[in-house]
Amino acid sequence: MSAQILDGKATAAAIKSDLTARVAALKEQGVTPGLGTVLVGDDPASQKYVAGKHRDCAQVGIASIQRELPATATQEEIEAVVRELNEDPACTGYIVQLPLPKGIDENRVLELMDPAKDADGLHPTNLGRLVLNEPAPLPCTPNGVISLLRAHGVEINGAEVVVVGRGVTIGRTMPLLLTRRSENATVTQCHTGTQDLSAHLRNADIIVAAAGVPHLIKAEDVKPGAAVLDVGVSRNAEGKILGDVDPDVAEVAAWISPNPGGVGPMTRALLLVNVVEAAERAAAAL
Ligand SMILES: Nc1nc2c(c(=O)[nH]1)N[C@@H](CN(C=O)c1ccc(C(=O)N[C@@H](CCC(=O)O)C(=O)O)cc1)CN2
Repeated sequence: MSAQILDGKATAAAIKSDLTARVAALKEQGVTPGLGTVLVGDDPASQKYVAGKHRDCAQVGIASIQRELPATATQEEIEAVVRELNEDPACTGYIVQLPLPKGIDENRVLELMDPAKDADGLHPTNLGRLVLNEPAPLPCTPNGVISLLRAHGVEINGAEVVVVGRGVTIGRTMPLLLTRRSENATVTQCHTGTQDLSAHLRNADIIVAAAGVPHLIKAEDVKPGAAVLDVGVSRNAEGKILGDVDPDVAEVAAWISPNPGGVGPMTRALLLVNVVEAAERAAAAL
C-alpha cells in the first residue's frame, strides 16, 4: 500500500482562486487589501518564504508592501517598522517573518503590532481570543493543516491526533484549533521532553510532525491507515528540505503530506485568507 498524497499545492491553488474573486469584489467597493511583510536578516529560507507570500499576493490581486532590515537591525529599528505599518492605511494586514535574529525580543515585537492588522494570528490578543473561542485571525500553519485534511476528506471529528513540537507557529497553536468543537479532535502534544514518543504515535489517527528533526517519524511508529502531516523543515548541505517524516511511512499511512508541496503552500494560502477576511471586515464597516 502507498499513501495518498495530501496535495498542498493543488489545495492552495483552489483557495487562491476563490480569493481572487473576493479581492476583485473588494476592489469594486474601493478596498484594496495590502499585505505587509517585515523580514529581518538574510536567512535564505525566510527570504524564500517571504518571496512566496508576495508571489501569491500578485496572483490574487493583493498589494504587496515589503520591509527588509539587515541582520544587525536593533530592537528599536524593528519596532519602528512595526509602528510604521500599524499607521499605513495601504497595509491592511502584515506579518513579521519569524524567527527574528538572536538577541531580538520576538514577543515584544509581536505585541507591538496592531492586532487588527495581525495577518498571522500570533498577536497575544488574537491568541487569547482563540483560547476564549472568540473570532480571531487563525495561525496560518495549523489552519493550513486543517484545511488540507478537510479538502481530502480526512475525518478530524473524534480523531486521536498527536502533534510533535511546541513552537509557537504550529506546535502550541495546532492543539487549540483541533480541540475546538468544530474540529472535535482529541490531541496529545509531544515534544523533546516526551518519554515514549513511539507509544503516543502508534495510537494516533493523525500525526502532525513539527519537530524539525529529520526523519524522526518512522514507519514502525505509525498506525496503519493514519494521516501523517510533515511540517518539519531541516536542510541538508545542499539546501534540500528534509522533513520530519521518514519516506518509508508512505507504505503504512493512508494519507501523507509531501514536504515540500504539502503544508508550506497551505500556510501561504491561509495567510492570504486572513488578509482578505480582515479587508472584508473593513469594507463591511465602511
Ligand atoms: N510570521 C511567521 N513566520 C513563520 C511562520 C509563520 O506562519 N508566520 N511559519 C514558518 C515558515 N513559513 C511561513 O512563513 C513558511 C514555511 C514554508 C513555506 C513554503 O511555501 N514551503 C514550500 C517550500 C519552500 C522551499 O523550497 O524552501 C513548500 O513546503 O512547498 C512557506 C511559509 C516559520 N516562520
